[in-house]
Amino acid sequence: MRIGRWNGPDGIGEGIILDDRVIAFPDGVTVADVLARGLDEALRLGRAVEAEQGVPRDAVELLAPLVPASIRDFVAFEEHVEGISASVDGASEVVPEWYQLPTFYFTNPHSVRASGEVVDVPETARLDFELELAVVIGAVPGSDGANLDVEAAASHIFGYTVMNDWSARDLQAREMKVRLGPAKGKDFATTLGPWIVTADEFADRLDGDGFLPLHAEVSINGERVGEDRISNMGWPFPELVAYAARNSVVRPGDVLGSGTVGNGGCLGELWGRSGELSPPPLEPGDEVRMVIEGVGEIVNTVGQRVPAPPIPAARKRPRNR
Ligand SMILES: NC(=O)N[C@@H](O)C(=O)O
Repeated sequence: MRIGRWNGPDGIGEGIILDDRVIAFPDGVTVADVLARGLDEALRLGRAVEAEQGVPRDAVELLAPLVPASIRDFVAFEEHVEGISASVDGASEVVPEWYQLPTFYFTNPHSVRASGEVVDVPETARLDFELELAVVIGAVPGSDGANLDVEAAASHIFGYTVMNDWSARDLQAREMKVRLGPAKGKDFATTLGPWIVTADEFADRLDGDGFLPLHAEVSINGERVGEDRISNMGWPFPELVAYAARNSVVRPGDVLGSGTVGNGGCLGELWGRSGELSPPPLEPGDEVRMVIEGVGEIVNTVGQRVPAPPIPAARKRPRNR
């Protein structure tokens, strides 16, 4: 089932998205509500309305499918790390620590963009996209989402959505030299969409090790620049969720990105491999299109570079105690 949000003739609607129409959940129930009730209840509510007339698809504009509670973004594709480390850090290497556990950073749930939006960006000379598959966490009756084992973590996966982790590589490289982040190189925009496909739809697509062999591709202005299989991750999603919950908690509405796929899942990987800015960084007006098999397609146009108010450099201060 495809679950999402839209802006239509009656304002914002939240419910199920069929090929020809959208149908709101009953009684004003929202996507956040069904995430908080769990997958079984969401499917029950969706099936209860799916014969209704709803609103024609072409009469609505899809919004991002949820307002995330949080966004964790992993770095689970080894091939991506090989390329991007050269581009961001100057040396191509996969450090031994990458293999030990899946690593992530937190990005900004307030900067989520929908497919179809024009995405304004910071002042950057190295704008990039990152093609990812993300999972959305739903409630599981009897679970508080804390310190989950892998099996329990799997049951918290409500569904999947396509993610573009927009990245300003020059800003990112500067801040990571300070041994923190990424933050401002990333937190201006993350596209999620076009909807959430519920996890039951992928149960028979999992391979013997729990990976999803879905084809993923990205093109710029109609030209394909990258393609990979989601099953090339180092860890399947339930292990990412278990790591996120380790000595902590995952909650309904949390989004966990896979990390950028390999084989051209971002420009930075290609720049790192070739030592050249080819294909060139994204520019205003460029169209970025991402498709993940069985999940959907997101398309955005790069907007303007937005100047930000200046902040002075650190002042050298006496270390008075
Ligand atoms: N999430 C993710 O894969 N991104 C980083 O590796 C990166 O900034 O390239």
